[in-house]
Amino acid sequence: MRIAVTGAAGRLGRSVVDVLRSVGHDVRAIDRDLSGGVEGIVVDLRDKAATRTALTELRPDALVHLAAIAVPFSAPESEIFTVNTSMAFDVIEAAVEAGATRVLVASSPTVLGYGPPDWTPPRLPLDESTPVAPTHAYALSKVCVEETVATFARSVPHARFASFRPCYVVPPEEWRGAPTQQGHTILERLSDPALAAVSLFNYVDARDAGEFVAAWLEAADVPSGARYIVGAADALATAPLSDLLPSYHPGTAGAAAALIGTSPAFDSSAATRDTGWVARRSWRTELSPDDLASVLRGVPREPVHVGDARRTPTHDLPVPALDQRTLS
Ligand SMILES: NC(=O)C1=CN([C@@H]2O[C@H](COP(=O)(O)OP(=O)(O)OC[C@H]3O[C@@H](n4cnc5c(N)ncnc54)[C@H](O)[C@@H]3O)[C@@H](O)[C@H]2O)C=CC1
Ligand SMILES: O=C(O)[C@H]1OC(=O)[C@H](O)[C@@H](O)[C@@H]1O
Repeated sequence: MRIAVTGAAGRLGRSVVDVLRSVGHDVRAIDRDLSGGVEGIVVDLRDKAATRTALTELRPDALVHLAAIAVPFSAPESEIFTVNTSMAFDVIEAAVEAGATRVLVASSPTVLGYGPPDWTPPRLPLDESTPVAPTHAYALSKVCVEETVATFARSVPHARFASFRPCYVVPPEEWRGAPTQQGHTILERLSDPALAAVSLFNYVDARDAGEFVAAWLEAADVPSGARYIVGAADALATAPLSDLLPSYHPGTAGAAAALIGTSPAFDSSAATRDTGWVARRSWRTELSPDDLASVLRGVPREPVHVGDARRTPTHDLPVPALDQRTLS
């Protein structure tokens, strides 16, 4: 299959490209910045004409659209909303016009609105039936992207469309100590629960997310227009979420009782049901033996209330200024 992957040079895109190429697909990487070494073509996808030209020339069988402003509050709210929504529409439209019959687009778990301190989920784990409730422009843009995908699914019945909500993406180098999207390391995220609490301790290895992409593209019969949560099979935490979550999100006190042992707050079973995919990697399998031992030896620090985290730094690195729920 000839597959156009946008955002191919990003922390998720690099693994998606690697996985798709490793199973024999003809992958055409697209990004506005390929200086990191990914082989592909440079296009600024905010430029509608350039986008159309590139996809017309590529004539892909499938599109995987990952390019976006990927971090909440990393640009002005109106810019995040406008760029993410219009870029998704234009890229999908151009790919369909160029002949693509499989289209998979990155959304985000943040559509579920777990930002504010009083957030109270209807139940845990969260799944695709949990109502969306965006609380900022990034999450709202992803709700619109999911609706855009569903609209194309209805209006282009000969093609298959889906959106997926990858949990906090961890590419291979971040298991070895490279800074994560928020600037701190995975070891810091594991040893200071306040850091991962803002995303309900969710995560997914980038290669596992890449394998979901491959599984969805190759699945013989998937429903069109669906949304999928794609997360690890456990939580990014050393203690059960039934104990941890209520300390940071008091509104979860009742629902979190269901999350015993290593259970994550996000249920990825719809992705498994429809594609056969399962997340194969965990922080327990990917950290080096020394790092794993140090995390498991560590005594978790005192919880810091999410709303206070920006004013009460709990580690020596710069506080992750873009971690949206510390700003809400
Ligand atoms: N990293 C995470 O934890 C999560 C990411 N996502 C979504 O997954 C997707 C990928 O995220 P990441 O790889 O983490 O982001 P990233 O920021 O590492 O990569 C995004 C890539 O898109 C490219 N890009 C951005 N604007 C572009 C434009 N106008 N034209 C062409 N290329 C452009 C960037 O150059 C970059 O290589 C995004 O849609 C993001 O919203 C969703 C949930 C979690
Ligand atoms: O909260 C989440 O699930 C994550 O979702 C995302 O889309 C963001 O890129 C990341 O900053 C969040 O941590």
